[in-house]
Amino acid sequence: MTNLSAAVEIQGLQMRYSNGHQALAGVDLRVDSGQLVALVGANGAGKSTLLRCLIRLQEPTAGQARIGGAEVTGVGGRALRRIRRDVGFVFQRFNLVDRLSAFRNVVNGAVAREGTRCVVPALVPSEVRLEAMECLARVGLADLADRRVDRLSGGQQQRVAIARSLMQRPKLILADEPVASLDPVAGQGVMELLRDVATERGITVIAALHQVEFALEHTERIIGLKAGRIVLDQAASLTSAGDLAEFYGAGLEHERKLEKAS
Ligand SMILES: Nc1ncnc2c1ncn2[C@@H]1O[C@H](COP(=O)(O)OP(=O)(O)OP(=O)(O)O)[C@@H](O)[C@H]1O
Repeated sequence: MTNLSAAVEIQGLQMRYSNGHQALAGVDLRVDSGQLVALVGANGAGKSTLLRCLIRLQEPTAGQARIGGAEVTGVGGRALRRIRRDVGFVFQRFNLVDRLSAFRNVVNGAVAREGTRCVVPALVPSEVRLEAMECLARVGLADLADRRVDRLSGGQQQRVAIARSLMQRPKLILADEPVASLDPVAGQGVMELLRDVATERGITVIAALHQVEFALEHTERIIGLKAGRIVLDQAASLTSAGDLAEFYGAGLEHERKLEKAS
């Protein structure tokens, strides 16, 4: 874990939930700066757990992680907050504040950097307002800046979430099934946007995706997880949809087990 050019370095990461379930069984991974990576795997493979453990939204039970060369595991709250400032998180269900406008949600992305004055409209500095409008324009929503986000479509809400994470000026975006709630056309648009903004700004992206075709089309590296282990790691250009089908076969088995157990 010595090379500082890596955006993400993970060694021996394990996660055992309190019910005894081992969701990550020792993950080693290195992602270079600016890389676009898809995490694929059936339901329950450990994709969300890996993303969450990487920034300690969940506390891993063993192993080490670094982001941009900085130790994530084992550090105190202040160091962790500093690291998280550079990490945008895009979720399946957008995680926006429903009753606020698109603009105010995007401004919220600057809170870690600019402080809580960004939460009070009258106190938001003019350069922050300008940057928020630029971020909204970049995702194609400048004309809907004043609309409450719960009155936007799912695709538009995910664009707001991307604009909010751009407002953080992130070095890394972790996206947990960013298009799972969207129809195929909106999903395609959001994946294109995520890929394009990341490429323009040199942002590293790790996205958990169920849509194999999006993973192959919009990312450059495919990481396959099965039962908490990496079982495939190769260039998207060398991967076919057939290579990934086996992951989803296992998913069906997992669903059947859950059905039996319930
Ligand atoms: N809080 C929890 N307590 C106990 N077990 C959990 C918890 N969260 C997740 N798990 C289990 O850990 C395993 C990995 O879950 P995780 O959500 O990381 O998988 P995933 O690959 O993201 O799945 P999906 O595609 O369904 O989102 C699953 O078996 C899941 O049931």
